[in-house]
Amino acid sequence: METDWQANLAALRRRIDALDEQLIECLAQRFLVAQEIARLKWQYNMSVVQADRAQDVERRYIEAGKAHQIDPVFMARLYQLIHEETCRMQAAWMAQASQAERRQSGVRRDDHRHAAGQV
Ligand SMILES: O=C(O)C(=O)C[C@]1(C(=O)O)C=C[C@@H](O)C=C1
Repeated sequence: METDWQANLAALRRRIDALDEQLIECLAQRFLVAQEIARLKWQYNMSVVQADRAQDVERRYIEAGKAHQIDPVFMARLYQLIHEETCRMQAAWMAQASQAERRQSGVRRDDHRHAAGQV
């Protein structure tokens, strides 16, 4: 039979699981926004890593964490991990966009050659 403390523990674990789900949902949304940023970076030839901006965001994580008594070292590590994955994804998306562009311009070149009767 489940005792009171066991029922309590199970209820708390359900809350943790629900909060983790929200955390993951937030992360997924953040990565989607990062994908939109990647498109702009690609269009306007910006580098993936924007050191000043990353420093500002890290500071914001640390300050926001402090307001909730969360260890600043943990907050810095958390942001570094998220930032690293964001940059990895942005670089992959941008490489893909460049590859697609190269393929397309290749097709366009072929079309010109066809039109000129060179192929
Ligand atoms: O602000 C941007 O340019 C982003 O792409 C977001 C982000 C981040 O994940 O916080 C990612 C890469 C940059 O180095 C800085 C910040």
